[in-house]
Amino acid sequence: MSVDCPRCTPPKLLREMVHRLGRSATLSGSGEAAVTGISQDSRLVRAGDVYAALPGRHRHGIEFAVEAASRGAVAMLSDRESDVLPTIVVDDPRLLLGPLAAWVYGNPSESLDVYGVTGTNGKTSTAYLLDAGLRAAGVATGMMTGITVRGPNGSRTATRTTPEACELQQTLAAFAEHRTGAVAMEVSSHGLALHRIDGTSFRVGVFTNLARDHLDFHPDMDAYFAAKARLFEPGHCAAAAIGIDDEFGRRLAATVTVPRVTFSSRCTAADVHASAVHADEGGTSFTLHGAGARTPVRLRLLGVHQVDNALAALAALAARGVDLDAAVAGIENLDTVPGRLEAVHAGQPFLAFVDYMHNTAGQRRLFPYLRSLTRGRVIAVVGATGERDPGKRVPLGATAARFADTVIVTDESPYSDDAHSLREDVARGARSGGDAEVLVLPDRAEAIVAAVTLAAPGDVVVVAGRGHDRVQAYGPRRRVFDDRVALHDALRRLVAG
Ligand SMILES: CC(=O)N[C@H]1[C@@H](OP(=O)(O)OP(=O)(O)OC[C@H]2O[C@@H](n3ccc(=O)[nH]c3=O)[C@H](O)[C@@H]2O)O[C@H](CO)[C@@H](O)[C@@H]1O[C@H](C)C(=O)N[C@@H](C)C(=O)N[C@H](CCC(=O)O)C(=O)O
Ligand SMILES: Nc1ncnc2c1ncn2[C@@H]1O[C@H](COP(=O)(O)OP(=O)(O)OP(=O)(O)O)[C@@H](O)[C@H]1O
Repeated sequence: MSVDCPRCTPPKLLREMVHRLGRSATLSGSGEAAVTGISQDSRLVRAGDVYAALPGRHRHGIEFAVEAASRGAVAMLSDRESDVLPTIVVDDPRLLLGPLAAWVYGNPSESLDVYGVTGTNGKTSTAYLLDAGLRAAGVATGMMTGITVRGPNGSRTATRTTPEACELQQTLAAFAEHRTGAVAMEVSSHGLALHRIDGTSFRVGVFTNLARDHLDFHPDMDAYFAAKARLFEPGHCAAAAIGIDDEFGRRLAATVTVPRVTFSSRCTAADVHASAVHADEGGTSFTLHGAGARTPVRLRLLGVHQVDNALAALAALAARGVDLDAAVAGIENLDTVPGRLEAVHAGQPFLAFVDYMHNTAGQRRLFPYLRSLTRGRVIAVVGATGERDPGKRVPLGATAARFADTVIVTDESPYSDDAHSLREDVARGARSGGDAEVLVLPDRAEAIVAAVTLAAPGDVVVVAGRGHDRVQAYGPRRRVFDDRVALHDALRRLVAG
């Protein structure tokens, strides 16, 4: 089922759109076209759409004007003239697209409580926790994460962590049409830097944490932080829930001008904080302090880092005045975030997990927890994904080797990068990082089999880096590969003998 089905009814006239854009816009051709939608991908254009032909890193959308027209586009928005369709010409169409798409679809976020979660780690988990808390509080929810887009009228696999502006507004409009009360969504730094969320009103912006990542896209950490901080500008969100366990969160909390609630799993000065944190192989307990309450909480989610994410969700819900007692019950019942410390059982005499950790900040939070579960060894399958910040690779190997007894380096998704050099960078880090035994096995399935074969009763195995991802990408080639399935198969064969 599709979750994105709205059309703008009644249609808007193209000349109204031009008027809305003001003097910055000129129109070539008739302004009488009736507009019922807007899209920035010619392959997704539907009859009655305006096609936004945007300049890109690789191509210019104007190259696809004929295709857009063939699919029923009635006009274009671009920074270039065209005689294919009536065209609204503006200097920076990507900058204007978000608010324009919101207007086309009736500004849907204004009739929804949209919670936007940004940060380096924890966005997906916090979005799932927000959704669980809101549903338990009786709110009909929609959710947009890098895993799934789910609403009252269906769900689909996500193609982006944060959708592009037109798709985002279409989805929000579909949620609003189906009497959704609140939406929990991830807001990536790409989504902020590329203006995908412009035109969306967030009731609460949530900041989880910030550590080195995505420096393939942002020139440096300050630019990365500045992109994240955009979410908390008054024009984007009405309130903020900010984690203060790192310097960037503390800086943000000191500078935001919207009402804010701080949270921390370590600092009791935070508005919402935790004490008595205890993580074991069955779940995670803590005492919640905040909003005048001290509440014992027992998460089914594994790992102390999920206390941070639960606090993020609860601080955001407190900022919005949601019933925390009901929300806590919902958060306690959430048993899995796909690919995030998912335990895999096949009767083996040791613990085995799949996790999405893919930066050193995540490794430093998770490995100590994994170590706490065993008196035996920690065996980690690690790698590095291609077309990402090359500066991550060596540290990923070094940090894994600091905490694990055995590190098995293998392929994740190299994309257009050379798989051998990806592995060698990670292995070089692992060999320098500690006393760990280091193996290099290019084939991921073989690496997983090796990990479970090496494991002794009581050990811990973690297959890291890909989480929920079901597709492995080598250049243009794609193959289905789900770590959870591969790990279960390897365990089943091991147990069968
Ligand atoms: C860096 C980045 O995000 N780039 C995005 C950007 O690409 P671009 O500006 O270079 O566009 P382009 O590919 O040159 O195409 C130019 C224009 O032609 C259009 N086009 C293109 C082909 C066609 O057949 N028809 C058509 O209309 C495109 O929609 C685009 O508007 O606009 C494209 C169109 O929307 C996106 O597909 C593309 O995402 C790329 C593929 C991508 O990989 N993005 C990732 C990095 C991303 O966004 N990741 C974050 C999460 C990061 C994380 O947390 O890990 C996310 O929010 O998903
Ligand atoms: N609060 C946290 N602090 C540190 N690491 C975390 C935290 N939450 C999750 N992680 C680690 O980060 C990984 C990704 O978690 P999650 O998907 O919730 O975050 P995310 O911000 O959506 O990540 P991405 O943007 O890469 O999808 C987890 O598998 C775990 O290893």
